[in-house]
Amino acid sequence: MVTWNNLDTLAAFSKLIQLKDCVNIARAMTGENGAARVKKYSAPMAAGLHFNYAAKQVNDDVLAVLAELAKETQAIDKYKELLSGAVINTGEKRLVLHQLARGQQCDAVIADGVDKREFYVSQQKKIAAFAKKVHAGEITNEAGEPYTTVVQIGIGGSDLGPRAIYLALENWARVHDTLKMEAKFISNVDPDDAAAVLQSVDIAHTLFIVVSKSGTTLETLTNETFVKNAIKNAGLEVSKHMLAVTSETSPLAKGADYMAAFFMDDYIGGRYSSSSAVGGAVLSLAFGPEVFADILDGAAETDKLSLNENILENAALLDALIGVYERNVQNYQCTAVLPYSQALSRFPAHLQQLDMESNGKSVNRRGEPIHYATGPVIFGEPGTNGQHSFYQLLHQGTDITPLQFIGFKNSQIGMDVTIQGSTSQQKLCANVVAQIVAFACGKDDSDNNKKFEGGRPSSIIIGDQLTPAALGALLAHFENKVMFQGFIWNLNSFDQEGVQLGKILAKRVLAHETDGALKEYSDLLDI
Ligand SMILES: O=P(O)(O)OC[C@H]1O[C@H](O)[C@H](O)[C@@H](O)[C@@H]1O
Repeated sequence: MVTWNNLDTLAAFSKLIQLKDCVNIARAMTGENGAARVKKYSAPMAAGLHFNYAAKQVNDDVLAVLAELAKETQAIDKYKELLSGAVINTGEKRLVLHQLARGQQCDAVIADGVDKREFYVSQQKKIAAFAKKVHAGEITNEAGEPYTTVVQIGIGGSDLGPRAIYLALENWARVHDTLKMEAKFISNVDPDDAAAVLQSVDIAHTLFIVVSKSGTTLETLTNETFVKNAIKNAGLEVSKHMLAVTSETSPLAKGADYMAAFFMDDYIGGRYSSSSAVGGAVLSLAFGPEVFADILDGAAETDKLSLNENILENAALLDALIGVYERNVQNYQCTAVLPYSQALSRFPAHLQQLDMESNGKSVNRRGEPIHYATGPVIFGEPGTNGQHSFYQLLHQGTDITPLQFIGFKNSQIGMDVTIQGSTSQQKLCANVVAQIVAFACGKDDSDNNKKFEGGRPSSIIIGDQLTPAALGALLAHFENKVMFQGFIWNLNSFDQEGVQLGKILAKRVLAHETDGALKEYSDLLDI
């Protein structure tokens, strides 16, 4: 049996507080010490990736107490409970089964009389068969012509993860001759979003997937109607151009106009749903089902590694624990995600939802207020672009922001140019190396304006190349990190009540049931 306790009641946490500022990163990372740390402080991840935390503000003492914290919070036991079908999502009284969509790590989970692994796999198989028929020209449009484009209509978890993954692998797929269909995404209720995408595709050769777990999200339903109108106005049949991904109990599941429908369920939260039909449909159509299966394999390997009790061999848990040390002992408020990979351009946006919607909470699992900091603010941009934008504040601003770098030895496309003795890929990698050391060690200068304090912690995830399996491993690493942090903070990381109030007020505004500030702002915007 696991027990759930607030962080500030734990013996290991009291010990950890004593270790505040015990590591001077600049000193630790300078000279031979630094070289030794880079070699030593590295944990293996799935798909050949590595989590290097040499430039984090930790030493063996901190790591030892973090191991105690993992034990005291029963982080691995809680993960095992989650995997075996416990009601971990206490707020909504739901199981949490996204890992099950990519592999069986524990005994079978039977819920509502159904073997859930069986259910998720059967949906993946249905999607694979459908995608293959589309690719083979066996499923065609009204004129018997093949589809060339797929457009996902969804928002939040029904958009961000699948979009980030598509963009991450689009070039890889092109090079490996497995880009079967171009994918586009409509998410915003801003009419310009749907209009711009519709103007950029040939509707006659496009499949639109309406993706909404609940089937009630206003933005998505609005965009569905927007697209249906466009299909009809083009003289085409909706049932030849639209499919749905939803849960079997949602209003969308009853839709008569879809050429096919694929299902997930309430046990897979939106921001964790890329591994389900939510990601599976668009990604299998775009890249082929084999590529989607490779993504799931990388994620499943991460899920397995995340079971390791030894925190030094469990990168997701270690990353989570270091994050707690930074947030609750060092009092850092943000984390920047900085992939040195253009392909990961939308990955920080996905992590924003994953992390901030999961752990942006002020009450514990029992609904009681807690008195310690929880999830950090997440933001990020690919390097080197970020260097020419917000790195100034990261280097010399008054706040310290922990940094999560991601870098790959090889590019995806392989085209390159040598200028001044180095390739672009070498320049990219040189920049991430330089940044880690610049942030950690800083630089003294008699001119304060040019002085770098250093002491700015970072870690880097390193891989050979951003492949489907590596991406799956990355995706699951962060999902599991967020899950472990939720366990340590004693949060329910799987509901999101904080998004409701705005939706309710927006409805009131649209119904003109407003007064006070709501009315004044409504008038300002001519609603
Ligand atoms: O997939 P849907 O049910 O349409 O939900 C889409 C999104 O909207 C909600 O408001 C939540 O904030 C998200 O967690 C969710 O991913």
